[in-house]
Amino acid sequence: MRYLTAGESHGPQQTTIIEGVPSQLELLQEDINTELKRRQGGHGRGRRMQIEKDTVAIAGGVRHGKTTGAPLALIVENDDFKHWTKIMGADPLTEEEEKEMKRVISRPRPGHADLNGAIKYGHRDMRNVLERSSARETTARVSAGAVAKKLLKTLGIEVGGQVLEIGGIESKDRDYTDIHDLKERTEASPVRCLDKNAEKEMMQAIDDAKKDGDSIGGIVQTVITGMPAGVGSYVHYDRKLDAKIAGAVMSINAFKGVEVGLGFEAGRMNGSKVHDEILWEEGRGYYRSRNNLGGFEGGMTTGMPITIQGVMKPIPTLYKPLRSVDIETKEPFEASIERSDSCAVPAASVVMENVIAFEVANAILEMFGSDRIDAIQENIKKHNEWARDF
Ligand SMILES: Cc1cc2nc3c(=O)[nH]c(=O)nc-3n(C[C@H](O)[C@H](O)[C@H](O)COP(=O)(O)O)c2cc1C
Ligand SMILES: C=C(O[C@@H]1CC(C(=O)O)=C[C@@H](OP(=O)(O)O)[C@H]1O)C(=O)O
Repeated sequence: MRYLTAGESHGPQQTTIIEGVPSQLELLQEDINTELKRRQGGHGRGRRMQIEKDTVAIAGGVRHGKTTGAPLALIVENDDFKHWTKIMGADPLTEEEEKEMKRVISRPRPGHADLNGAIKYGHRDMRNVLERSSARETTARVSAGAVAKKLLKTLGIEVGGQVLEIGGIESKDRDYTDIHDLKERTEASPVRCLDKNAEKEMMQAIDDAKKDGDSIGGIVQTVITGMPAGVGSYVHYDRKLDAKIAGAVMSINAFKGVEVGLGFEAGRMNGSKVHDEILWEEGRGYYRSRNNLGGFEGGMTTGMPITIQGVMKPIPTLYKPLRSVDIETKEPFEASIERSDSCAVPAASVVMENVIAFEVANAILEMFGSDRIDAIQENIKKHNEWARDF
């Protein structure tokens, strides 16, 4: 599977095209809408999220609730476009309109893509950069991820996640009995966190940052259960699944780091404390004594749960301005902004689940076939039976 996204933040719509989705997969608009709604939530979001009610229109590749094998076309309208039709329209402006409407952005925000994007593409109006570099695009990525999640679910593979840290406040309760328990409890939390005490403190920290005109970031975790062993490969660098996942996570707006399992902590520990012992049991097959390595050895899945952490920096658009330079006058300026999220860590945790789901689903299709969902189910079943007694 591969996918492309197109669309600007305040343009008419976000478009996703996914090629290579197997046929006969049951897929409803509701499956995608559930993920889109999750992505819009979380304490700390700005006023834009009150304008948008993200819902998908499936415009290709699905008939009567089942995929056909043709490319999927997924469209999410930007409701805010109605306020931006002239500024963001594709038609050229009349001279009159140009005078009235043209609000050129010449003041780059530190931490956003504005200045580098303007230099790269030669835009003196940085709206041409910010419109596409905006995390509004994660709507399209989550649409693709939702299809991947549905595919994985059909194969008995579940994806969930939690917020581990916001603004330096750590969740102390990271334990859950199974992934359904994790999902249920994080869905009920405004910051997608299991620790009720930390949840309160996180919300307070977000409110404090907002009051102060500032922003905060955090650390989120994605968990995937039900993976067969041996997905991915060790034979070539660009076939390692953990590397593909790391790339996908790093491509989310504002993500600055990614860890698999213990991650950076592993560099501070002895090997005997890090590596997970291999055990075998009749009926269960091979398993590990613990899961420090987050479900990966040699770029391939071990069959243990996949655990990935990602770190999101604080949102760059600040009410409290940082120093920057107007590219027209070269004068320093103090930014004034209309609106922004003060913290989007809970939303970003949903984005991370979805971009990882896509990479994992793709690796599954590479290994187990990609035409019909029932054939893939059968192949996985056979592989699991074979691997159990290998
Ligand atoms: C869900 C989500 C919401 C975001 N909301 C904002 C926002 O309201 N304002 C902002 O300046 N940046 C926001 N960002 C972050 C920027 O999009 C990001 O910092 C920017 O694209 C520059 O890319 P980089 O931080 O990866 O270098 C958001 C990111 C995510 C994942
Ligand atoms: C629109 C979304 O996020 C946006 C991401 C974003 C940015 O600069 O990345 C800036 C803000 O947009 P605006 O300037 O229109 O308020 C966020 O609201 C979304 O998540 O759907």
